[in-house]
Amino acid sequence: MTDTVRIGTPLKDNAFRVLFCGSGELGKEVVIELQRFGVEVIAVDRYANAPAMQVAHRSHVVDMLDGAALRSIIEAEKPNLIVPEIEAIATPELVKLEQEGYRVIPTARAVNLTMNREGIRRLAAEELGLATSPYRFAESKEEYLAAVEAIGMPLVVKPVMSSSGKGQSTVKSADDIEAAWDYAQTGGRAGKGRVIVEGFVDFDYEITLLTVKHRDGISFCDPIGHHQEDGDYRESWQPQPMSDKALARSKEIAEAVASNLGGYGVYGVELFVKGDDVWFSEVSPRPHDTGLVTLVSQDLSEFALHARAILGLPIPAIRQQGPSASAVILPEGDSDAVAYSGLEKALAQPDIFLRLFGKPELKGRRRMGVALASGSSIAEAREKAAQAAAAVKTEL
Ligand SMILES: Nc1ncnc2c1ncn2[C@@H]1O[C@H](COP(=O)(O)OP(=O)(O)OP(=O)(O)O)[C@@H](O)[C@H]1O
Ligand SMILES: NCC(=O)N[C@@H]1O[C@H](COP(=O)([O-])[O-])[C@@H](O)[C@H]1O
Ligand SMILES: [Mg+2]
Repeated sequence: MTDTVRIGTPLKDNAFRVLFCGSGELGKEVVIELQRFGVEVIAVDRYANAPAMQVAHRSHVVDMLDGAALRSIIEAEKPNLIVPEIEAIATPELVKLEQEGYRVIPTARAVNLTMNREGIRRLAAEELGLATSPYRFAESKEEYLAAVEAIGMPLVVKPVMSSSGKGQSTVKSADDIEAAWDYAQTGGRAGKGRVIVEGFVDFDYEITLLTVKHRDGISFCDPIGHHQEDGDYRESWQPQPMSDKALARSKEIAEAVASNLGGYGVYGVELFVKGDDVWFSEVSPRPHDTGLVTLVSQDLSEFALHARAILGLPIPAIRQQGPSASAVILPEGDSDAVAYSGLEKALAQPDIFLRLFGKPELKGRRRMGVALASGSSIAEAREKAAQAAAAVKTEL
């Protein structure tokens, strides 16, 4: 093994600089891990005082879908690494910047393909030949109605650029068809336009398989089970019990996808499982929200793993520490200064942890924090995490 990693001193000429495109709760934890290595961190997002900005050396607010604007910040900052943290960024500009010599994590192609559901779905299903839900893309209402007809109900409609369930709905009967189109046109992260129509997969359970590409190869975390509502995660736990066959197939799929996308870093491979059968759903080329559970369940969390992998540092082992769970704190309302109480009650029992993200605004429903717990069984860990999350009260 050769030693090539050199980290300078933050805020000096020799600093190792990492720029985040997106500064939410997931980025915040990666920033903290990078700060521990003495990396200089610049956080960028569409709004001020985003979670990762609060722990970075400095920050910029910009419309990240505006390629020219994003470029001018990157050219001014000259980071050693650019770390995309959210889907909705001008990824074609990152492709150009990579060609000019910048390093994009994990690769500009991976980020560009996954920011749009069409890119990753066609790669997985049509190039890699992986099992997925049946799907069609639609640009207009007319195409949408034809896609609904072709796929058949029940089905799921999603804007091609969205995440955390934004703009997503399930169509169970003819009554839902109109509303699903309208919500996809207004609820995405990048305005109206193209949607994917997916046949509903009747899975037994779904997992995120965190897959780390690093200098010495590929490592897998234990599978994370999760529960979603309205396309957004509410609870996750690790390890999810699986048959040997389903786990082996899941790893094959994850390896095929991550190897094709390339680069170093954590991939969150989302899979649907029924018996021994596994379907590929989608992948985040970055830490995954359901992987927040790894803050308590592993010696190296997915955020620590991402930091090590992108810096080119070794990951000789990942130790799972037993049954663990996360439950989101997801208030609804309108406030620009949320206050949190009930923390004493939430933390009264042992083996419970909280993260409050410090988001500066609540409009509608927004994930503002997460409760984490470990226990003697998955059921106990889930119960403890759910109780702790429920104990946290938000004052708007
Ligand atoms: N075709 C499908 N069949 C059954 N369930 C589905 C299907 N597509 C999505 N879901 C359900 O909706 C959830 C969210 O879907 P998906 O991951 O595509 O949305 P997302 O907006 O990218 O969410 P995130 O950013 O949190 O990953 C899935 O985890 C699954 O529970
Ligand atoms: N499923 C993807 C995901 O969880 N992404 C995380 O949510 C943030 C956006 O939150 P916001 O919508 O509250 O600004 C993103 O920046 C990222 O940290
Ligand atoms: Mg998903």
